[in-house]
Amino acid sequence: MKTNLPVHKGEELDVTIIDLTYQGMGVAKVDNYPIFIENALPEEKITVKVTKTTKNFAFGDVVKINQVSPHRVNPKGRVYRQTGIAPLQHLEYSEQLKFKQHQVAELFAKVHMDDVEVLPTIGMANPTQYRNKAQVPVRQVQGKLTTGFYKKNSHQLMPIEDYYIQDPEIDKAIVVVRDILRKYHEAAYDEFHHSGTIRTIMVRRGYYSHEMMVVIVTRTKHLPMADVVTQEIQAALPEVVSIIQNVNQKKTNVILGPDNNVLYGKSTINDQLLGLTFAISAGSFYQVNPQQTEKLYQLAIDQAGLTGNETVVDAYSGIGTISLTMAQHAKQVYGVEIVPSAVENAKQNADKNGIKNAKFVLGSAEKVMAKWQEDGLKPDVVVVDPPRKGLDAEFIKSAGEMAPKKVVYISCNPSTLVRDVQRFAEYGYEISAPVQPVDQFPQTPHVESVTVLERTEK
Ligand SMILES: C[S@@+](CC[C@H](N)C(=O)[O-])C[C@H]1O[C@@H](n2cnc3c(N)ncnc32)[C@H](O)[C@@H]1O
Repeated sequence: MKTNLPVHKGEELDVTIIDLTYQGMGVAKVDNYPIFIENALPEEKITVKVTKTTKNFAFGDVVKINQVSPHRVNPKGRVYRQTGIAPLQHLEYSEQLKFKQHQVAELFAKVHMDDVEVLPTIGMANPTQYRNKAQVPVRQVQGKLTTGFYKKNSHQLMPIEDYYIQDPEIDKAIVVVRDILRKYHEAAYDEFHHSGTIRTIMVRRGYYSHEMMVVIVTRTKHLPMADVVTQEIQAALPEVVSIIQNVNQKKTNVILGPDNNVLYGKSTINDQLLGLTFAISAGSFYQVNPQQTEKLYQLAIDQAGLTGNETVVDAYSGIGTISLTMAQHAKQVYGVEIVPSAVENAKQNADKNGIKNAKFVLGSAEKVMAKWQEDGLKPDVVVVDPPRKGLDAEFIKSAGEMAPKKVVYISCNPSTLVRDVQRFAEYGYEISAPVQPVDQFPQTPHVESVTVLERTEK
């Protein structure tokens, strides 16, 4: 059945932007029908060209901004917005922080939880050059091995050397490695034909330690000239303590493959957080904004209200960062994590820091939690820090039935946070303090927050 839409593809019209989506796109409405427009900010009046229509919404491109938002800034320009490196860079930072606070509040309000208070987002003094990790695709562009970033919703590589939100030492390292790969005529990966060698360059740098890891992700097991490439990277980048070849032979968007081959130095780098030292391997998750992570973890520790007598479960524990910081204030901590190298790192990290009251288990949080419940484990506090998809319903069931006094929820996706808070309510848990967003990802629309739930029923 053909529906009569209020706008048509190719049409140009004048609209006012009334909102921003969670992806940072401007929203205009024509007869209540939304048009999503990149690079358009609330309160702006623009001429938009409709590029795509669907039954429920349309997309459009800005033709002309007729009235500019007072909050529009333009530090880096078009490429940065287009690539998705910094899609919010055209919005003044103080407004970005408000946008994130508003987004969390709005999601709670949508499910009639208007009484949930959301505090102003904790931001950064310098909201650029914060990322401690880069994963940069390598492709052939105009006959040359090139590093850069994909244009949003495409696999078109835009050459970039200054990534704006990454540690500048990492940006420099990527150019150095790129030039060495060019010098030895390494072949860039060709996605279309699934040919060539070098797929991605990943660099991690410890914020405090300045230890650097370079990971060269290859399609093939063989990396031609591996010896000289390694030697030249070592010579050019004195901070490098680890060079790894990661082999990913699959035709996939997943960046890392299963096999790591240490070409030089260690298989991990060290960094510090809240005074503890952590070993981090190539495949392990580690928060990308170390300055904000310390604030985030401190908040979680404070919210947990530990006195030294508690049993704590840290679910989705990664390399044990939260578990080990909490272990210093608790009787016993149990961590569960699904990535084997991360669990290995977590155990190493407990030893490294002389912490004896933290135990780490490899497995899925939902299965391990169910087993712990069956075994009669009774945590006082459960801390969760899941990926964007949030918590599995089975996990919430086990956690609810274990009846901890508190659940501290660190979330990187407010939509799944709201869903999970509603599920916890079925087990008698209510939000007991204002939700605190912490800006882990300035210049992007991603929202991180800490929420504490307390048990209200027996
Ligand atoms: C947002 S990270 C948090 C890691 C850690 N808490 C930190 O702050 O560094 C989420 C972690 O959950 C792990 N993970 C993903 N799915 C999981 C599952 N079903 N069970 C257990 N861990 C999982 C990921 O490997 C990752 O280490």
